[in-house]
Amino acid sequence: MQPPVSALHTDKYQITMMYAHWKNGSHLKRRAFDLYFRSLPFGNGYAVFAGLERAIQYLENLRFTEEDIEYIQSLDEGYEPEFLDLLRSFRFTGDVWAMPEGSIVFPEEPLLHIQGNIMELHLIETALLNFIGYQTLVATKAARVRHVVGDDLLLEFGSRRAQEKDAAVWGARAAYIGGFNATSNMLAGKLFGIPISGTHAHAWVQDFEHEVDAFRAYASAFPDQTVLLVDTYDTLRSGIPHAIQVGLEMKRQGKTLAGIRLDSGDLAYLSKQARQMLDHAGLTDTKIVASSDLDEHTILHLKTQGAKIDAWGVGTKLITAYDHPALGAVYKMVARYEENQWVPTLKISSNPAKITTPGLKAVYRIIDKKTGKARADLITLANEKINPKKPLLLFHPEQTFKKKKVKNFTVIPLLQPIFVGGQRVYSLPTLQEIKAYHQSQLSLFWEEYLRILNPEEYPVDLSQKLWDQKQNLIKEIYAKIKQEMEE
Ligand SMILES: Nc1ncnc2c1ncn2[C@@H]1O[C@H](COP(=O)(O)OP(=O)(O)OP(=O)(O)O)[C@@H](O)[C@H]1O
Ligand SMILES: O=P(O)(O)OC[C@H]1O[C@H](OP(=O)(O)OP(=O)(O)O)[C@H](O)[C@@H]1O
Ligand SMILES: O=C(O)c1cccnc1
Ligand SMILES: [Mg+2]
Repeated sequence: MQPPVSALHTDKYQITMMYAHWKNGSHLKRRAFDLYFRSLPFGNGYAVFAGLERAIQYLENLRFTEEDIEYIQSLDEGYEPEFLDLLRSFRFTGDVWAMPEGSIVFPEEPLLHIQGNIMELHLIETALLNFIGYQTLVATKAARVRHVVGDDLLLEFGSRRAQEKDAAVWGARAAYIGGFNATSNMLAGKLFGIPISGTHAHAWVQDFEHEVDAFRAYASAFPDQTVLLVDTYDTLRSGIPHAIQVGLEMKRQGKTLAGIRLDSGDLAYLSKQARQMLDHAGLTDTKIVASSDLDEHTILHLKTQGAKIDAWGVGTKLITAYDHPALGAVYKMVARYEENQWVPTLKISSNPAKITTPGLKAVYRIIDKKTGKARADLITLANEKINPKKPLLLFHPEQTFKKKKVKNFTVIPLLQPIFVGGQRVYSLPTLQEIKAYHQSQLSLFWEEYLRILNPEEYPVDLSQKLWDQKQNLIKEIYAKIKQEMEE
C-alpha cells in the first residue's frame, strides 16, 4: 500500500468550482462524468488500460487533512468556515464503473464512468487523469515492446530516467502489466510483488585495477546469477574474453555464467560476435542481455539484423513514453440528474471528433462466435439491450455510410462496477491476474489490429439509439442558441 494521495493533488479550479457550487447551493446535485481518450498513442492500434488500482486507492482514502484545510484557509480567497467544515468531513460517496486493468481499450470508450455529487466529481478529475493517462501510456508502450520480442525476457530499467519517483514505481507496474517480465526498481518489487532483476554497472568494473578481477569478484558474490557487463573498456577485445575466462572458472566449479550484458555499440554485430565467442568456449547456456536506449523500433531492427540477444533492458524510452508523452485523456460531464431522471448533456466543439457523446452509456465488445475474435466495440445507451439472436447493424459514427451486419456473435460488457455509494464493491485482482487478463484479451484481436506499424483501425461504433440521442441533442442546442439570439 502506498501512502495516501493528498486531496490537494488537484487543480485550483476544482476547489473554486466546489466552493462556487456550495455558495450556489448546488454542490450536492448529482452528475455523471466519463473518462476517456480521443486518439491512440504511438500510432498503436489499441491501448492497454492501467491505473485503476491507484485510482481506487485514491478514492477510498480521499480526505482533507487539517493541514490541507489550513492551507486552503491561508489562501485568503474568502472561503467561508462552513465550507471548510464541509471539506473536513469530505468522503467520496459516488458510484464508479471501470474497465478492468489490462483491458484492450480504444478512443472514445468510457474507461471510467462516475456518478456522484458535482463537488466530489470536480475534485477527483485531475488525479484520475494523472494516474490513468500515465499508466495507460506506459502499459501500451510496454505492449508494443512485447509485441516485437516474442517470448524474450523483458527487463524494465527506467527508474533513473523516469519523471520522478511515482512515475518510476507505477510505471514499473504498468510495464509489467503490458508484458515486461521484471523491473530493476526494488520499491516496485516490494510494493507490488513484481519480480526484480538486474546486473551491475560500469562503476563496478571501474573500481578494480583489472576488469577480470571485477568479474571474478562479482561472480564469487553471486555465483548463481552472474551477469557481467562487458562494454566498460573494449567489448570484443577485453570484456567478452574476460567474461569467458571467468565463465570457464565458474564452470570448473560446477557453476554457470548466467549472462553478459552489452550496453553500447552496434548491438547486432556485437551480440553475434559474443554468441560465437561464448559458444566456441563451450558457454552455450550463457545468455546475452542488451540495453542502450532501446525501444520497440530499435529492437525490431536488431531482430531483423539477426542479433543474438536473449533479454532486453529497456529504460528511458519506455518509462517516459518518449515518443508520445501524454495520452490526452479527458473527463467530461455526460449527464445531469434533474427531477428524478438523467438528462444527457454535451460539449460542442468545432471539431466534430471533440463533441462529447452524451448520456449514461454501456460499452460492449462484439465477439464473432465462429472465430472467437472481436469484430467491434459498441457503445450504447446504459439501459439498451443487445439481442445476440438478431443480426446487429453496425455503422461508423462519422462516416455513417460505412456499415456492416454482424450475425452469430456474443457480447461482453466492458465496464465493471467498482464503487457503489462510495463503498468499493470490486475486489482488486492480483497483479498476476491483471497481467494474465491482459494476455487473454490480446488473443481476442486479429493481428491486423495488433501490429505496431499502421495497424488497421478497430471499429468503435455507437448504437443507433445513442447516435440519435447525440444528433438530437446537437440539434436542440443549436436551435436553442438560435432562439436566444433572436430574442
Ligand atoms: N545494429 C544496430 N542497429 C540499429 N540501432 C542500433 C544498433 N546497435 C545499437 N543501436 C542503437 O543505436 C543507438 C546507439 O547510441 P550511441 O551511438 O549514442 O551510443 P552507444 O553506442 O550506446 O555508446 P555510448 O553509450 O558509449 O554513448 C542506441 O539507441 C542503440 O539502441
Ligand atoms: O538506455 P536505457 O533504455 O535508458 O536503459 C537504462 C540505461 O541505464 C543505464 O545506463 P547509465 O545510467 O549507466 O547511463 P548511460 O548508459 O547513458 O551511460 C544502463 O546501462 C542503460 O544504458
Ligand atoms: O541492472 C541493470 O543492469 C540496470 C538497472 C538499471 C539501469 N540500467 C541497468
Ligand atoms: Mg546506456
